[in-house]
Amino acid sequence: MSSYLLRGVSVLGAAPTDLALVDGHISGTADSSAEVIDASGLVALPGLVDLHTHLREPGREDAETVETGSRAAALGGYTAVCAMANTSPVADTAGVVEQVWRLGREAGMVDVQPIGAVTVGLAGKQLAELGAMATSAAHVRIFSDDGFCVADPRLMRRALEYVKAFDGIIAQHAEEPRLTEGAQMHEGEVSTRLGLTGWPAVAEEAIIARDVLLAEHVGSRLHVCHVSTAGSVEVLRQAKARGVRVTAEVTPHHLLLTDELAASYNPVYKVNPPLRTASDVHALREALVEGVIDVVATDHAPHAVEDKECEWAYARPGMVGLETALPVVLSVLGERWDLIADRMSRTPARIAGLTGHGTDLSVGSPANLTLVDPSARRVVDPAELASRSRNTPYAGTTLPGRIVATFLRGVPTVLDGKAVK
Ligand SMILES: NC(=O)N[C@@H](CC(=O)O)C(=O)O
Ligand SMILES: [Zn+2]
Ligand SMILES: [Zn+2]
Repeated sequence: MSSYLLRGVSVLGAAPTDLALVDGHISGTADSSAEVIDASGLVALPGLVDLHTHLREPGREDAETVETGSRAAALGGYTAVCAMANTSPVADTAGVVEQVWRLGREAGMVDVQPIGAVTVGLAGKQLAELGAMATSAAHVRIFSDDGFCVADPRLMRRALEYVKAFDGIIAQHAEEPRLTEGAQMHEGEVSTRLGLTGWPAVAEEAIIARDVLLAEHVGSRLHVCHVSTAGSVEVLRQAKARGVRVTAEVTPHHLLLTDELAASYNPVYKVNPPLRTASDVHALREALVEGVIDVVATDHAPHAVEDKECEWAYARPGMVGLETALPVVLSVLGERWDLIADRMSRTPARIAGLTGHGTDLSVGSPANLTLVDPSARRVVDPAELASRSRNTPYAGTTLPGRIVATFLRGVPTVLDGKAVK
């Protein structure tokens, strides 16, 4: 097995030290055959973990595959991603989640942990075979109908009850569908000005309020996907204060961008939930720092050109995010490395139960880590993305930080800023 010596690396911003990676683990000493990497000026973080990635395989391999999405993830500093179930066919059986899991292993660039659907075909009518997915080789622990809300409260209750037996989680896309019919963007001043149908904040907040009460009643675990409003933060704050077993994520784009961008009518800014107001952005940033929102998750949502480069009303919602997540978070939080490691690696790994990830970079730990050059600046060029899709809202934007190398169990997946395979 290959071994590496990272010379002069700063672990989470601490004084420079040497880090040896031997046989897939962090070691006290390097052997003489170790390949030496000059890591001076670079910061080591535990490999990032994404709780919310759309890899599009099976079904929309023109937009992304497990392989291209894995490469994008590694280039973004990730060592594990959770793959959402809204594929075609939907990941609602043991067969499909095992297929995705196997494709992830074959690609071998990040650990791909499949998420299973809550309901058959994401149709919201009957529970999918949650138990069979949990006991399959893919070992599913998180279930989500993401893309759609589990709107029926009885079904949501039964799903929470079902997964409680094996400490599973229901990850909810919180959107009351009756309040968002025909919605095109955030409901507010800008939507009124543009004459576009609005997606009101209360459509998200009402579902989160209902679901934290259901989770409390059942004593089960709820995770809230892509929280986007200040009101949602308040509901979560109160639920956590009462001890409800709820966790929540925010996307990089909801931490940075606002609904004013819709005025361009450029569908690259169309996303679900929609970009909100500057005061929502402010509340989300505070909640992330406080821990009311537990993690940053990308909601990497690649779309083919024909689904994105069209009229706003016809464009699919979603943005790619794996390759820009850390730079965006750095621009929002600054170089608060321990906080970043917590919100992007430790806590998401704990929520997903990925025991080999999100561990401290100490002797004996699995060598899952990424090296960042915080002094580098990068102008985002969609043509350079490893993702098969180009729908980034950051084209031409200068972002701080460059991911120089990523290691998965001691093996480099990225070196010199380039994918190894
Ligand atoms: N976020 C999005 O706008 N789109 C996601 C679905 C989702 O996360 O709800 C997608 O699958 O494209
Ligand atoms: Zn969603
Ligand atoms: Zn999603």
